[in-house]
Amino acid sequence: MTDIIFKPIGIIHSEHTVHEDTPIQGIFNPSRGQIEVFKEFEEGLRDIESFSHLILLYHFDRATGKNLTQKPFLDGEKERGIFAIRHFNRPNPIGLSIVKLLDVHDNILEIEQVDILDGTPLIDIKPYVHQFDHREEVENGWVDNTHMDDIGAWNATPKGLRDKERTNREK
Ligand SMILES: C[S@@+](CC[C@H](N)C(=O)[O-])C[C@H]1O[C@@H](n2cnc3c(N)ncnc32)[C@H](O)[C@@H]1O
Repeated sequence: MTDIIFKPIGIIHSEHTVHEDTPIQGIFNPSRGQIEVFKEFEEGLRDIESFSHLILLYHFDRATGKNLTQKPFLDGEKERGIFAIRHFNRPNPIGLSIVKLLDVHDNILEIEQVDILDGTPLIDIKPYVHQFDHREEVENGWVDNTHMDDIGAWNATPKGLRDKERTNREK
């Protein structure tokens, strides 16, 4: 197999500079950011403003390893297969986030629900389309056993989850 080489189409700007304080998923987290699409790709943004959500594919450029198993943030007990979790330390360090699109001006997209580190290279943008991307009946594997609401996972950061675990242990 030949190697695959991608050229970034832009950069994702966010308020997150360290893993510890970055949300583990963006959904329900109000964290805002900006996508700077390089000028040479600006024409490709035509019509994007009519979508409320975007799918971003990006390079986990600050991954710290390429593992085949890893402990997920939400279930620190057990190592799980990397293709059954969303951890950034993967053989191909590609991230996927669904973000809310707030505004578009020229080559800049204002976004919300960002779980991405500042300066992350953007590989692609696709519109989120309910008719294509929503499924009614799904099974969520190990995630269903994590009691996401109890641990506040919707808004969690790795540091927040760790602090919560420590507090629970001390009780
Ligand atoms: C659990 S991953 C989920 C990311 C994405 N929603 C997904 O499912 O692929 C979220 C974590 O990725 C990490 N992350 C974000 N941007 C990154 C980057 N450029 N390089 C490495 N890790 C990054 C942050 O630590 C963040 O808490």
